[in-house]
Amino acid sequence: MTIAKRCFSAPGKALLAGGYLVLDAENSSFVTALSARIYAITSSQFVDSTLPTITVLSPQFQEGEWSYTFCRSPATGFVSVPTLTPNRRNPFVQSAIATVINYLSATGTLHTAMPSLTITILSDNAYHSQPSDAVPPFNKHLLPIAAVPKTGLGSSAALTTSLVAALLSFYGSMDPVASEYKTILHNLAQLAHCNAQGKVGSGFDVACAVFGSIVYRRFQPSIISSLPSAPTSSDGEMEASYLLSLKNVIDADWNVSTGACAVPRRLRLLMGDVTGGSETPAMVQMVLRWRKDGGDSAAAVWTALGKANEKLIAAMIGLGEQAAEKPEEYDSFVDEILKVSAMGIRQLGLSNGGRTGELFSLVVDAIVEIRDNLRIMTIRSGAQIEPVEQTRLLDACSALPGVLGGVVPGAGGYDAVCLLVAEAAVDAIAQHTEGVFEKVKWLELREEANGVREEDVLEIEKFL
Ligand SMILES: Nc1ncnc2c1ncn2[C@@H]1O[C@H](COP(=O)(O)OP(=O)(O)OP(=O)(O)O)[C@@H](O)[C@H]1O
Ligand SMILES: C[C@@](O)(CCOP(=O)(O)O)CC(=O)O
Repeated sequence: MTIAKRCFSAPGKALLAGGYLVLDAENSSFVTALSARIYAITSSQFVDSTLPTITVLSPQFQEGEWSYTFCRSPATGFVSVPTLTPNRRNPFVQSAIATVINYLSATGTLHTAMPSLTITILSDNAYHSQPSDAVPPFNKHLLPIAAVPKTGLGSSAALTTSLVAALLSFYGSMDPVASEYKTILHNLAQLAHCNAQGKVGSGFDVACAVFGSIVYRRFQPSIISSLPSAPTSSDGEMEASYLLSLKNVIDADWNVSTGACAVPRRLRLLMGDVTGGSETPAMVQMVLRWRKDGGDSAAAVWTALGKANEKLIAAMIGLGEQAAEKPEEYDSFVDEILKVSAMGIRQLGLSNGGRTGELFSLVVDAIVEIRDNLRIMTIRSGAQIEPVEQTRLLDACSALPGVLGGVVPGAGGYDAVCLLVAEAAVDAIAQHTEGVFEKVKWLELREEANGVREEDVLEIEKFL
């Protein structure tokens, strides 16, 4: 019997506000989902086998094939997932499979007769550096995935989320993208992603892959660190206790905030690749050390940055409401900002009166305050969050008509810049290619607020 193919996809991310602060559960961050997605397509023939296999194919990369089998303990239900391709490692794939299958076993929803499954992964070109602008969709690389330079859009989070969704739908017979299952999907993907990375980050990338553009506040790290590691030798007591803890952790209330917050209509995110690259873990260590040792002055900067982040989030939510509730006032203000720079937009907003103008000037102010505090953190912590080259570029961008401002997203550094602009100003912005603009490449990417979703298989497979 052939089982119908299904396809699930999840988006990449840009953390516009909240880098570093989001590591504390009390701080809010603003993370936008991007049009770049990773797709997971399931296909299977039902063969009732005692040794089912899961094969994950990633045909865009050399050696992109990872196979696993299942060994299920009849006594405890614990499932180990030994690899059948021992010379290849993909910790995210292995962790997603082991986490989902054991959760389904722990909840009694894993069928005893498991069909083998093949999952094909496709990732949009924006996730990896491409040799030229003229590559076909889902371009193929001549190297293994780990050797292809990434662009920092959160490929591992989107991969893990789309895989977890595909596995839940196939082996758990649930609709993982239905709102009642999204929290389970989120918790499983966070756990699988953390285990594969070997650390507990804030999880904003996985939350965005699941829920889309959101105001995110994280879970307590102890939720994940309290779970014992999966047993590696067959010890019935440990297996049973692991499964019970796994079920309790996934079904618990993680208390994450994921309220929707998108870029309002007629505005756009413009992401610029600045071809550099930064070491996020090293920067996080430097910032946290400064925060810990820096006494009241570090605390004051931390608090001021938190307030500026909150201000941006509130103004973006307010603008979204204005765009829907006062469309005429909103549209005529957007027409005006096409002619002026960030500081001009601020002035216009203050003098023009009206709630829309006020909110636009708050957005400009908040971005300025976020950058001011990030630059102080850069100097005091030694971590190159907004290095001077990025300051020059962001200042030059903010002086162009139709630009509300720009930030270094996420951990910052030499990876990228992210501008908030009027949609109609994009072409004119891209005309600037000299001086500080020489190094920046504007990406074919935009915010798309959706998180994980099911796709039409035929629409995606036509590119294969
Ligand atoms: N298309 C894919 N096929 C198979 N594995 C993938 C794919 N995309 C990502 N991965 C897995 O994710 C790993 C990259 O994860 P990593 O956390 O280093 O990058 P990232 O999530 O893109 O980075 P960042 O957090 O900076 O945005 C790859 O080495 C591979 O294991
Ligand atoms: C520094 C940090 O707050 C954000 C890192 O973001 P990015 O990987 O640079 O997009 C770390 C985290 O939240 O896990």
